[in-house]
Amino acid sequence: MQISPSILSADFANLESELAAISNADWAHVDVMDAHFVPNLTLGLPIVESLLRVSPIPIDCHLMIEDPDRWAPPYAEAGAKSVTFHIEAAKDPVTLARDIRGQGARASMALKPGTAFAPYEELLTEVDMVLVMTVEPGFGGQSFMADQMPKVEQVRQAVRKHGGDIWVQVDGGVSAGTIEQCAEAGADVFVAGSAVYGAHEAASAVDELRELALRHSH
Ligand SMILES: O=C(CO)[C@@H](O)[C@H](O)COP(=O)(O)O
Ligand SMILES: [Co+2]
Repeated sequence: MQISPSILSADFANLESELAAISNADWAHVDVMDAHFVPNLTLGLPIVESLLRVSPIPIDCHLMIEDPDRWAPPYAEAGAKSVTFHIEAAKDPVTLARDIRGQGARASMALKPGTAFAPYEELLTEVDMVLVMTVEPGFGGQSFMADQMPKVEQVRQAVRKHGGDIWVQVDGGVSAGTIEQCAEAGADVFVAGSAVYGAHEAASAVDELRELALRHSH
């Protein structure tokens, strides 16, 4: 059970201290948006390189960008330990996942709420994590989509059948009120932005989320 706070809800003027505030988390989730794949723009490789220099924990890059085949491997090369691309945007996901792994990072594929998992199940041989989005990608602070839980169950079942160390991540609207159903459905990596950075104490929110997830894990 791993917690990955999204810095999208952090204070962008103070990212070093915002990362220090979640040093008890497993990962720092960095949302890269290009204003094309999603209708929002955040940050890119130069800022991720700076974050990598100061982050006390490994960085989990969630790339909501067009042409990840071209732009994703440099994030792994820079030192991000997990790099997630959207399957809807990837032209050649097998080569892309191999490029990411070749740089020493975990490769991960993300599915938007309207994207079914079944057509991509065969890619489990190539990836280390599947991210099931529980909001439409683009913004923090949106409402959790409980209707994605059957997809989480389906991915967990496929991962169990496949074997190996493949993680199932959920991202969007994850909070103390929604994390239990994610854990019960089979998720084991939980991204939370507003629930962590909107809390009185970010580190306590991380501990609370991990505790709730553990209590409802299989
Ligand atoms: O990828 C995204 C949004 O597209 C996320 O990582 C959000 O940043 C999560 O924020 P909350 O829904 O937890 O506030
Ligand atoms: Co994200």
